[in-house]
Amino acid sequence: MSANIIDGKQIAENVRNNVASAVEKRKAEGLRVPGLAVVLVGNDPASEVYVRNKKMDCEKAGFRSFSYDLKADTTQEQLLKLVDELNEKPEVDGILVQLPLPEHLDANLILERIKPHKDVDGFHPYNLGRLAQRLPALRPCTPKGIITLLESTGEKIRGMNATIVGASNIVGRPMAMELLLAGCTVTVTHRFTQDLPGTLANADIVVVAVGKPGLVKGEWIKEGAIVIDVGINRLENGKLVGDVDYDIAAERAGWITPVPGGVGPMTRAALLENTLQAAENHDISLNQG
Ligand SMILES: Nc1nc(=O)c2c([nH]1)NC[C@@H]1CN(c3ccc(C(=O)N[C@@H](CCC(=O)O)C(=O)O)cc3)C=[N+]21
Repeated sequence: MSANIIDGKQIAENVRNNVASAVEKRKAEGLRVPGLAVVLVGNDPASEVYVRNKKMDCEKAGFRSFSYDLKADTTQEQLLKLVDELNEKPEVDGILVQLPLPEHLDANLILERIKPHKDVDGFHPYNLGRLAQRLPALRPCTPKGIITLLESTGEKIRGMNATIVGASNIVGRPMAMELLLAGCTVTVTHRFTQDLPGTLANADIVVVAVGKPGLVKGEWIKEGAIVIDVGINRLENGKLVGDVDYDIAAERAGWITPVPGGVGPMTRAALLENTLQAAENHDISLNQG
């Protein structure tokens, strides 16, 4: 068997087009265009590329984007003050503080300072708590995008066994809550898991988000499984690969995401969806005074 490829790039483009149409409709109705503020601290080259892409996505979707490029030695107080200002700015619907932050800054404290209704990353405890209670508000972008990718296969996700490899705050844990909400029987594995191959043998859906090339062997994938690879690793030869041994996994899986061109583009598209959603909710709260 040879897996069907889940074309994240194409699916993300469809999502972006839908968002762009919704923005056009807002304009026709005389409503504001959504605004996203992107805050970058320091000059990590990978972060600079991501942030540039996000701004480009915003412009293409018809959003306004506001960028704040701060020096690496920005203090906690200065960053918190900026977040407070952005929280109060009516033309800013979404606030994204690019991670990772320099080590002297406390990321949790800063993310919690963002007003939950502007938290388009979905990282605020309010938004994570809502997801845990099956009342999602703004949902973390990568897991949200992965649900869209799973739906695109046309497979019936409800009732499937899903195994998530990696228990991070930004992917693994919210992914578990999304898959539970979608009706899967969910297993989360991590560095202390004793029998990863044994767990994967039973997995109809595998989501891998660790950041180690070759961590998941192709032979461990159940025949016909849906394999979602969140890893993005640059090898010494410059090649970009995920966490899954792609070639062998693709012989066994029913569906698989490529790297690049899988989860990454969907994460960006989900950010646009969240910013539009924030703007729509923002209209309501502005009207209510
Ligand atoms: N506050 C915050 N929110 C984030 O969502 C966030 C963050 N910080 N920090 C960094 C990670 C990483 N991330 C990616 C998004 C898109 C691609 C992406 O589009 N990748 C392309 C190309 C990759 C490449 O060429 O480098 C692909 O996979 O096809 C990758 C990685 C968002 N992150």
